[in-house]
Amino acid sequence: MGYIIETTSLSKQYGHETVVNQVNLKVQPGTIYGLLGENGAGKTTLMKMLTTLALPTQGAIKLFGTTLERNSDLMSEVGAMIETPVFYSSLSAEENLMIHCRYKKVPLSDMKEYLEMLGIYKHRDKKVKQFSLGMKQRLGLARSLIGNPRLLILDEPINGLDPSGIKEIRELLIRLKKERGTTILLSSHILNEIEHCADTIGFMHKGVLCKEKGIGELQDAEIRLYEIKIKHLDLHVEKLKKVFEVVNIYHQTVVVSAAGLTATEAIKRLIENEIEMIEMKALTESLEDYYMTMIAERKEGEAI
Ligand SMILES: Nc1ncnc2c1ncn2[C@@H]1O[C@H](COP(=O)(O)OP(=O)(O)OP(=O)(O)O)[C@@H](O)[C@H]1O
Repeated sequence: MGYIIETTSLSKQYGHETVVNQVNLKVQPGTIYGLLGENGAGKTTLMKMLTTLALPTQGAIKLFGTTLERNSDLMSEVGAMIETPVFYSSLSAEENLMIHCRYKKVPLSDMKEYLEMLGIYKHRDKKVKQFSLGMKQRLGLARSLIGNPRLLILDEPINGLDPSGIKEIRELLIRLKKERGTTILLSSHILNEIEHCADTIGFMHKGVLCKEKGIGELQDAEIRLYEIKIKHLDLHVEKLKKVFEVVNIYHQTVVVSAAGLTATEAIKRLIENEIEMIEMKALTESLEDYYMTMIAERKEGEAI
């Protein structure tokens, strides 16, 4: 099957400012794609274009392999929560969802499942104006799930939730992907919020999708150095420098670059050179460091 979302050179300009710049986004079916970027990176604008809430200045969007046009029927297959969800505040949670069920042409009986799924069934009769930010966020998510959409587009879905709520929503998204095959595009400006559920992370900076990485690839890329404690280090310094890219030497320890070097290969080189090791540690760079470095390196933004 082709991509669920595919954009080609997608751009949006407000006045003279290009806030989404030549974005080529590709989201595979049944995956969770996390769009990560600082405030103002263009995430919301990109999502608005994907849900026909904003018109592109340039470029094309395909959803489920079909070109997206205004008033497209494709939107019936999409559930979305863009920016802070808005409700009729004098109506109850359930009444708000009823309106959405009618709009989506799905039976009212569907509401219960989603209110339960988001843990707010017991609050269904409460007026939305009495809801906390986190409860509104849950209600917004419940509304986006009505009609069991094939594609969910969620702008900062974790915003306003407490730590246990964050975990719960992450698990819910993973469950929707696994059990229903739902494809999910979500955004955040906090890496930690999405790295535990996304399969792919797209780094957005100043309107540009700078880099796209599979989560496995990011985790593999985490090991930067090996710290190896060596017996009689003084005797082996020259040899170590020949067989490794040595970054630092202190006490009994040598720090070597892990670029292109697996732990097995490092150990093999030590054995072949008769260098006795006491212990070896892989030093990692967190995804957060990776993200910050990437942003610093791409001040003006550069497309992938
Ligand atoms: N309707 C609009 N008119 C003019 N400028 C806009 C409009 N909407 C957004 N912008 C500008 O576009 C840029 C990108 O905004 P956007 O909301 O897409 O970013 P974001 O990545 O979602 O940020 P955040 O994490 O703060 O929500 C910002 O500079 C913003 O001021």
